[in-house]
Amino acid sequence: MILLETLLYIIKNGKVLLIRKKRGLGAGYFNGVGGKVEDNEDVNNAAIRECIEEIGVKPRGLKWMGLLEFWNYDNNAIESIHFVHVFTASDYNGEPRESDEAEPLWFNINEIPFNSMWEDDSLWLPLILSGRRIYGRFIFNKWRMISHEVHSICT
Ligand SMILES: CNc1ncnc2c1ncn2[C@@H]1O[C@H](COP(=O)(O)OP(=O)(O)OP(=O)(O)O)[C@@H](O)[C@H]1O
Repeated sequence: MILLETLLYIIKNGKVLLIRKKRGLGAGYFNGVGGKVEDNEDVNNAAIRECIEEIGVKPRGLKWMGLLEFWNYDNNAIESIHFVHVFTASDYNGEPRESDEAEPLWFNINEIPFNSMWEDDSLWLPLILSGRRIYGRFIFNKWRMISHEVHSICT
């Protein structure tokens, strides 16, 4: 299964808006807002749509910050490969609200709750929050990370 997905981080007044995911892949973890790109949808619009669906705000000032690949093995078989386009946004319209998918919470940029996030996040999210564009590839077995590579992209 190959999946195209988005992640979006709204950064404003020195804080970043995360969600506590309430269901599906990564339930219980903090993450950016995001999800699967739909057929015939571009990744930019998918990032905006997921943000509206999950926390009820329309992000503004979107910036493409990079691409992540998550390869998840089940021993020798590939279970899924996720291609994830990552964006930041500098502003938004509306007020963040909880939905059945997500609870929004603001964190100081230097107080991100990495202990309650996917294992890979601490390897690349600080780069993005400091304005760097990245490419990363992370290999998992049954969703435990077994190897990784992260590169800054010069633009
Ligand atoms: C393995 N390490 C990881 N580190 C950081 N983020 C990760 C991740 N693995 C998946 N993600 C993100 O988690 C969201 C899941 O979204 P997910 O609930 O599956 O999608 P969507 O909202 O479309 O779901 P429904 O099918 O509608 O329930 C999606 O943004 C995806 O990029």
